[in-house]
Amino acid sequence: MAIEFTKYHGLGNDFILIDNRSSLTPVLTPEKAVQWCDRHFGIGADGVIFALPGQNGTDYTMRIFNSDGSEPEMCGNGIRCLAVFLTELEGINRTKDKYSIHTLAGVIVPQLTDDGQVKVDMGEPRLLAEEIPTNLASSQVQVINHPLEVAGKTWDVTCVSMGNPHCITFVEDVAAVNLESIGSQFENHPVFPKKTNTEFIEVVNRNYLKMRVWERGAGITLACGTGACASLVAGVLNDKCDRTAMIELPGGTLEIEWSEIDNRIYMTGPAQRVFTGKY
Ligand SMILES: N[C@@H](CCC[C@H](N)C(=O)O)C(=O)O
Repeated sequence: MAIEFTKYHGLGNDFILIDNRSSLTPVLTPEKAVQWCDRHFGIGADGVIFALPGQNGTDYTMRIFNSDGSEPEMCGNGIRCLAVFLTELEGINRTKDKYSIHTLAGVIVPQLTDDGQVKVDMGEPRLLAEEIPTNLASSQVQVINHPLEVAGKTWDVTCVSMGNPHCITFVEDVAAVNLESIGSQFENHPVFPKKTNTEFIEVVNRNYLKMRVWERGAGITLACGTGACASLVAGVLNDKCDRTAMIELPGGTLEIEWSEIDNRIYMTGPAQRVFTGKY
């Protein structure tokens, strides 16, 4: 049976969106999602996102499968794409739309802005080792600028959860990092029982960071929204940046704020429909 889909991207982090509002069970298995995401034998994407009915009083539920079929708790670029997708499905006033979306990382609230971007309340960052999770420190301790051996080298890492795990390293020159060879060694390091996303950050100034990312379950991508949020938090914890900064990724730039008022992270960026089809 052919299934309708819409392809979106957020700064080149691309997703296949499926209208799954009639059931809480995704219409694709993880194995099928792997095949759909294949860039040579399928549609091609970093993941598949399902728009499901709400739960516990929320408007909708988001589930996502990475391109390797694993299921992450959250996806920042993906939830902006989902917000625009829902607006198009429901046919309602773009700039007034504010959705509560149930995810495995908690309730996330995206809102479309007047200039066509999406601003997302990403919730509070989680910093304790047991919340990442990582066994780099004891469970109730934060992992900030902590040595980690990877590929024969010691890296000073900071760990932040945005619902999903992130391991952040500050470097002099982000372009010089050999992501292809070290990315998967960070992802699969035994100190991360649920694996990890890995971000390398170059500080241009206190309000501008450059980032490259290796994503758990997807490898190198052009952008990662949760990764940008986690990196801003790591920058503040290491006194390398202010609480609001632009984060430049290979696919474009996100604005990230860690509010002093409510301790929540706000991410603003674009989401772009590419094409629709049946597969
Ligand atoms: N690209 C996403 C993150 C997707 C999930 C990630 N690969 C994981 O397994 O945690 C984003 O924009 O946040």
